[in-house]
Amino acid sequence: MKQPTHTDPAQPDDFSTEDWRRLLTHLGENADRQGLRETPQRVEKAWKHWTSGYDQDPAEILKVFEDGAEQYNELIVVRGIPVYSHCEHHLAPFFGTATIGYTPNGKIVGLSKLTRLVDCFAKRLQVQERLTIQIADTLMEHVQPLSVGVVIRCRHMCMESRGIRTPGEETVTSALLGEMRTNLGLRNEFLMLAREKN
Ligand SMILES: Nc1nc2c(ncn2[C@@H]2O[C@H](COP(=O)(O)OP(=O)(O)OP(=O)(O)O)[C@@H](O)[C@H]2O)c(=O)[nH]1
Ligand SMILES: [Zn+2]
Repeated sequence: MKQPTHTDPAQPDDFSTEDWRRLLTHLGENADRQGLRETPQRVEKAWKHWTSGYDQDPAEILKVFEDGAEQYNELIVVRGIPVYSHCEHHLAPFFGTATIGYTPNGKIVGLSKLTRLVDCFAKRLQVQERLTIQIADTLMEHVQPLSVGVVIRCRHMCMESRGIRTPGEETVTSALLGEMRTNLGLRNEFLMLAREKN
């Protein structure tokens, strides 16, 4: 199912590039100087990209294959998946990597779809905890594997460049579903593989 979007239909979106121009002026800049003249259009385009996940349907991304999965019920792990998101509190970037693992139950997904799934939820205004659980829940819902594990490690610019100012600090979140909750061996195998690379 498509996640709730950022647009409330009761309130038409009348935001325009003029509003980015006003922001530049508000920040004390001369919005007409050469270097800034095209900035409102650029920023508009950039934010469309950074929030493009609202228009993506995870169900469409997670096309499953039943061929090739019959014999395989071990862990499938993809590590080092890039995460580029923005925190919903400050609109500041947070970025890092994700590891996703699952044990199939007769269905597998194309490996690239795991990266697309991360991007679909990362390209929204987020908190890292929600991002982590959305990825795990969606994989569980659409692929119905025996277990799912997601570990995300990110640096948050709202903490590094302002506020508490803790450069290099890393936030780690995890979501473990299905057999990973009860099977200690499986959980440890996944967490060990997740630790090795990212
Ligand atoms: N749990 C969680 N918190 C986050 C995330 N990204 C940013 N934050 C935190 O969101 C909080 C917002 O706190 P507020 O007190 O409302 O805002 P603030 O005055 O700007 O807070 P400071 O960052 O402490 O200056 C801060 O503690 C941030 O560190 C995230 O992904 N998950
Ligand atoms: Zn923040």
